[in-house]
Amino acid sequence: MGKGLFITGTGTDVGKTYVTGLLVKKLREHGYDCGYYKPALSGAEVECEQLIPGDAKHVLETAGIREKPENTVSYIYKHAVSPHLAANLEGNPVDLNIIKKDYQKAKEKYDYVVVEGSGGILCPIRWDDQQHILLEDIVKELNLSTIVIADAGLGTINATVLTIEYLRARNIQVKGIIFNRSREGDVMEEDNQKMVEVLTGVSVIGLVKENDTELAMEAEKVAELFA
Ligand SMILES: Nc1ncnc2c1ncn2[C@@H]1O[C@H](COP(=O)(O)OP(=O)(O)OP(=O)(O)O)[C@@H](O)[C@H]1O
Ligand SMILES: C[C@H](N)[C@H](N)CCCCCC(=O)O
Ligand SMILES: [Mg+2]
Repeated sequence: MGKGLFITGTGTDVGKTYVTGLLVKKLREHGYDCGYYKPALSGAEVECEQLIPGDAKHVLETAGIREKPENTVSYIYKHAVSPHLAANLEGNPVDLNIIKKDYQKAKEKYDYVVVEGSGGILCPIRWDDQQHILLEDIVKELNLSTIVIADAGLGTINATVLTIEYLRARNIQVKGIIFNRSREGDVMEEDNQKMVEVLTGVSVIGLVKENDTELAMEAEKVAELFA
């Protein structure tokens, strides 16, 4: 039975998918049987009238996993809005039992499964007259620890510390932070890392630069993050 790790971020477009692709690639290149799963994706691309989950396509291609992207995402929505609104606009609202079943299948298929969230940690997944589901409900239902993806630049102290405070308030474990779009030798970014670590007690375990194609972390250290 596989182990899981949840990838959240300080917001949408922060680089969760980009960094996830490098994480999965690193593990697979070092002999770890790692797969990918995303509970709910909004903003899917339309190709030949079919909804293609771009996040999954990117990770599977980056990591060299021969699997159909649509088979690694439980709910795929077209509108590039919060998943709860996309479901209200398009139908097919999230059922947590489906997500649990699909994640279980992924864990039976792979030894390690990286699970990517939607947006930042506070993301409505379903919000209608029947049910209210937030992304944190999925993280807890799947009993996952998290990694926080954050931009390395200006503004990240506030965004990262608040994200981690929110996760802690919900008893969700944070295993580490990865700074994305990092620039070597940048005095402010070095101070950002120090301030974030001092204010949260969580380590910045990796730095990803613009257009990096490899993750500068040891595969063993990445594998240890999974529970
Ligand atoms: N280090 C990087 N180098 C080059 N491009 C990057 C990097 N990080 C992110 N990008 C690009 O920035 C855009 C947003 O990144 P990404 O899709 O990974 O964000 P996300 O957090 O997964 O967003 P979402 O909330 O939609 O899932 C993408 O086009 C991605 O390829
Ligand atoms: C469409 C986007 N790329 C993501 N898939 C979903 C982002 C949800 C953001 C919710 C919010 O914080 O406003
Ligand atoms: Mg993404």
